[in-house]
Amino acid sequence: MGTMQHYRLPEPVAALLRGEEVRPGRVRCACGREHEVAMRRLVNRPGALEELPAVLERLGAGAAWVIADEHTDRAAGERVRSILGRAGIRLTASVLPGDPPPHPNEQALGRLALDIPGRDAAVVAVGSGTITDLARFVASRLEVPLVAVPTAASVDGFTSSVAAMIAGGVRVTYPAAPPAAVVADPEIYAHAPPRLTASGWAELSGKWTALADWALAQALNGEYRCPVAVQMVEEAAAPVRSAWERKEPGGGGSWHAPERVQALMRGLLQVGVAMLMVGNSRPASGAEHHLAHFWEMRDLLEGREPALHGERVGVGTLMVQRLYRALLETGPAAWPSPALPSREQHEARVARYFGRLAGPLLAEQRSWADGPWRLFGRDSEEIARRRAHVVSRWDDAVAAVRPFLAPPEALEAFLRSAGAPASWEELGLASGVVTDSLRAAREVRSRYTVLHLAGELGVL
Ligand SMILES: NC(=O)C1=CN([C@@H]2O[C@H](COP(=O)(O)OP(=O)(O)OC[C@H]3O[C@@H](n4cnc5c(N)ncnc54)[C@H](OP(=O)(O)O)[C@@H]3O)[C@@H](O)[C@H]2O)C=CC1
Ligand SMILES: O=C(CO)COP(=O)(O)O
Repeated sequence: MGTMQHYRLPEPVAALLRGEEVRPGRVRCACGREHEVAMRRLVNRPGALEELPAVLERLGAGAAWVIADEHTDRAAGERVRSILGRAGIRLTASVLPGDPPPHPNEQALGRLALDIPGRDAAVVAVGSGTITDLARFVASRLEVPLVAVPTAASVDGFTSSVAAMIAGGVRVTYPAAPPAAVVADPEIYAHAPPRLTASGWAELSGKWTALADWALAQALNGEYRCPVAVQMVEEAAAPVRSAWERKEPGGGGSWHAPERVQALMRGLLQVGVAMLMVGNSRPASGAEHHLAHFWEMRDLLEGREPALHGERVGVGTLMVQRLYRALLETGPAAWPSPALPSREQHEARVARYFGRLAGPLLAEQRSWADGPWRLFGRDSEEIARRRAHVVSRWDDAVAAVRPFLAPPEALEAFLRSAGAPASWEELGLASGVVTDSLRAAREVRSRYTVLHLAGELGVL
């Protein structure tokens, strides 16, 4: 594992992960900070659905607004309604059309708005990433509790405090309340279409590059990093590590066996709790996600249906692992001198890569606090100072990221054995889009990653 010391989890976090009910609130952490853990209950076991009435009762909800789509309604929504109905809970049901699948956009929100019930109803999201984000958004705006019932182990966003929506065709992340409870039943999600489970394994593989980027940012920039959250993510993503270390990554369909899928869900939920603790997605999202976001934005811009979130993250992870290997093999002294653009050149560059998304993106960038991610508008003195700093910190940075790096070949074998795509061709991407993403994906977030390092050293 990456960290040598073993940290005790704050007790409420440990209790939450054991499936016990906790009181939402602030917890003291071994990192020296207090974290907000705004969840009451996380259940992940066979038969968990039967606990739904008790979960709603503890939330003081006498009614439930069940949100699903036609697919997830068949998978679990009908059963959820039957369990809640038998317990005497008043029900409102919104079942969105399943084909084409819903997107987290104005159309789906408008459809849900027609069904809004009274304020005593908790929202019960029965679906995977898209339905959960839609439900999170409406529950948050209505200020009613959300209970998430995942129907696939496909993403780590079930416990998230943001809703990744599409507004005007553009991905916009809105702050939103995390669910009061997650009720995950392997009897449901372990039978999801295999493509979704494979996507979940690929999502989990990305935690290692996310952790590498966090370690890099701490070593080079002194960024805050919670070692307890790091440990939680390492533990969650350990099955991926054992796969690449044994060099016999699962084989056959075993990554889809119900007990493995339950472990996958446990990992994804644990990563989600680590994000909640830290208050943002730094523990779970680095350059691999930025590449994945860039590809999705391009696809949406050009009217194509993007590959699944986890599928894109898996391919992004492989590329980032390769990039790390290449950078570590050479070392900073060997790289070309950077010629960073002026602010005007930067804006022209963003316009070239992001088309009609450039305006909103540049506006968002202007709202970011300044930081080492800013690879434009630095004068020559600043550039030279920064380069000297990177060179002086290089050995520490290498030592910090190494524990999170995987041999790309073994990781590729893992993705393939889990049934996930392992190349950009399989995602349907054109080579030009991949090249653009390596140069421009870093623009989508203010978070420093290896793509910024490559940019400031003049490699990308
Ligand atoms: N908020 C956050 O922090 C995060 C949000 N996300 C978001 O999640 C979304 C991606 O989620 P992902 O789960 O990959 O894909 P989707 O939620 O888009 O799911 C793909 C399809 O599979 C269907 N489905 C799910 N479970 C079953 C089942 N058991 N049986 C049959 N069909 C099923 C889905 O229905 P349905 O639409 O009902 O789910 C949907 O039609 C993206 O919008 C992404 O931005 C991703 C990571 C973090
Ligand atoms: O998808 C996420 C974690 O898996 C969150 O990513 P971002 O916060 O970078 O959008």
